[in-house]
Amino acid sequence: MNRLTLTQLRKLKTQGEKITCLTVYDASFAALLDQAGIEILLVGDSLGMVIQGHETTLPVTVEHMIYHCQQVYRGSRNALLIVDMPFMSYATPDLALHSAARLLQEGQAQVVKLEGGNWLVETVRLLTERGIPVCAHLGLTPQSIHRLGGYRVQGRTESEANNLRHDALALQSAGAALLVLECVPGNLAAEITQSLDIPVIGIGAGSACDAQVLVLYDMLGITPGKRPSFSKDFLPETGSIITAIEAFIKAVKTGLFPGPEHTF
Ligand SMILES: Nc1nc(=O)c2c([nH]1)NC[C@@H]1CN(c3ccc(C(=O)N[C@@H](CCC(=O)O)C(=O)O)cc3)CN21
Ligand SMILES: CC(C)C(=O)C(=O)O
Ligand SMILES: [Mg+2]
Repeated sequence: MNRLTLTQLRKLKTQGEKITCLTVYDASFAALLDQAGIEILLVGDSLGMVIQGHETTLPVTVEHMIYHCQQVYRGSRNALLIVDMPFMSYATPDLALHSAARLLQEGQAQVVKLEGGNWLVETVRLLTERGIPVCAHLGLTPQSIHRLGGYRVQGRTESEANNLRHDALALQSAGAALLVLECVPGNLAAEITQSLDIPVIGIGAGSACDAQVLVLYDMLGITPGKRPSFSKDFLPETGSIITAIEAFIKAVKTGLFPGPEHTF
């Protein structure tokens, strides 16, 4: 196994080197991203929307995630492989352990990602103790879309911001190895990133995060309908898929992406 490790990622955070991550769902794109030098591949449950054509991520199952994770695993060699745990597959700690074990054993993922705050602390501790690294996910958590009422920025009020600060520290203490912050104000994301030892991956969370992730189809401009305002289509200024991916890597590494126009 020649893949990037969590230890190497933490070192990049310490050194202040920006980390790149893209979502990916199949072997051909995985090979392209891997060869371009993307550090983290995320098999996101956004596949429910961009691959399957649903309006939300809720219909996605563990079987779907395993199927796509296997493809991405086979297409790549160097990147760290993270897989999303789909809606309801981690509703209790026991269920989470069972689902996560399948995603590592059958899907060959290295890390599982779960959406949620304080309620997930016990689950994160259980998985971590059993040898399954966890990436936490706070802010806009799309699996809670019907409770949230829309895909909108989170953490704008002081009480929401405080909850996010506390949840981030609690999840790190429980053993989370990484944290995704989605759609939160840039200054809050900067503060949380500084307060944690683990690498923070931002999407719509400003440029101060240790890493940046985008949905692959958004950065290639092939998402049907409206693309989120924090994302950027890199294809028009580059002209080919591979140069668009290289431009994304360069823009993240040099701190040029995300710019103020991509930040709340
Ligand atoms: N194609 C795609 N890109 C994504 O980034 C993405 C998915 N799908 N599916 C899963 C979630 C859902 N996400 C989304 C989807 C839409 C917005 C969006 O349209 N937000 C508006 C309003 C923000 C506000 O002002 O509160 C925006 O303009 O960005 C944000 C996140 C992020 N993830
Ligand atoms: C947008 C990223 C963070 C994600 O969770 C997904 O693609 O499902
Ligand atoms: Mg997801």
